[in-house]
Amino acid sequence: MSIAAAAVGRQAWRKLARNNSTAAIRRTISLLPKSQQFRPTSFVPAFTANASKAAPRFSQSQQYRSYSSGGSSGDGTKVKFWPFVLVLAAGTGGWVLLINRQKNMPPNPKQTASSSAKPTPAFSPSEVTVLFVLGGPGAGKGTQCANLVNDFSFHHLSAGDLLRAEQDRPGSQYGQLIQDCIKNGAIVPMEVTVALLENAMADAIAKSGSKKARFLIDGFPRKMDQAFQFEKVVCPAKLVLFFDCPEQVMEGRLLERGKTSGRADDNAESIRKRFRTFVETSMPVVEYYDKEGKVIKVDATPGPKEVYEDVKRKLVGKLGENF
Ligand SMILES: Nc1ncnc2c1ncn2[C@@H]1O[C@H](COP(=O)(O)OP(=O)(O)O)[C@@H](O)[C@H]1O
Ligand SMILES: O=c1ccn([C@@H]2O[C@H](COP(=O)(O)OP(=O)(O)O)[C@@H](O)[C@H]2O)c(=O)[nH]1
Repeated sequence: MSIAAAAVGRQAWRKLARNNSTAAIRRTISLLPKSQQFRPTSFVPAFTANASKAAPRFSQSQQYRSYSSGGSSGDGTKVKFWPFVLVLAAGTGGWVLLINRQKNMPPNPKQTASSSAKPTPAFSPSEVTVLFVLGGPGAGKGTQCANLVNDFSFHHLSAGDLLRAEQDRPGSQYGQLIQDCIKNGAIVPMEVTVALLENAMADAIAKSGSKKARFLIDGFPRKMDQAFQFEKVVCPAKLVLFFDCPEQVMEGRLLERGKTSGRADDNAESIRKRFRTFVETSMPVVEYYDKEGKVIKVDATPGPKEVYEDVKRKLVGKLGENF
């Protein structure tokens, strides 16, 4: 049942509950999609403790054919519950489907990489090296990833870029959801982002022609559920590169970037919300990996060159020249 049908079903039920009359029922039934319509030809009010004894308010409506297949008694006082039941079932069923649909976001926008038969995780850490790149908004993650791509032949996948591309993809069922989340600095449900990342990794590996690959996963995971899900179904991460930067510095960079980026979230209000999400939701991810001994922390306050020197030194120090 479509969302529209569910909404119409609910609307019909509310109308029925509000207005217990034949005319109201016929009007509301006509709101239902054709497949759910039925045409009661007589109606006796049902919401009474002793329906059979109740005086039929609409007994003059006997010119309508009885819809019941259970054999009309011919007694105009007999109560017919089932039209209510049908409308209630249609509305409630639709509502339940809608809620379930929202809870269990169909995970895979591309319908390829996440088929149920695939191994878990999809990529082996012995072949695929994953580095998560974290830091507050504007800390310089994208800037430093570009440097690392040049020197270490990483594939760079920005979760934010993938989400923006999905948002703009014609026909995407997630477009509006992504747009709302990004504007409000909220985190898009993990199923969407994890599926986009997995697809992008599969594409990059297929194009390179080698099963061995290294990835910088930029701006992800921003929430613990994403981290667990990604490591479980896509690939365990080797390290986290964390760019540490004060909010004031990041704000200045973002406002500057906002002059040309065209991004819907590079404005003062969205920036505030993004900072809060980062502190409340994303920092716990950094702390979690820190306890695992997997975090390389870099001071992102100095200029880009200086920051990169630090990144390179620490990365090579941890993984060796030929990781
Ligand atoms: N170390 C730095 N010093 C000053 N400006 C920087 C530095 N690193 C990045 N920037 C600038 O700050 C803005 C945000 O950087 P970006 O790499 O896009 O951050 P993030 O990916 O973390 O949001 C960009 O306009 C970038 O040119
Ligand atoms: O895993 C992710 C990564 C990004 N986002 C959304 O994308 C926005 C922009 O993220 P990006 O990494 O592009 O930019 P940053 O905030 O780091 O500058 C975030 O605020 C979130 O709304 C998300 O929901 N999940």
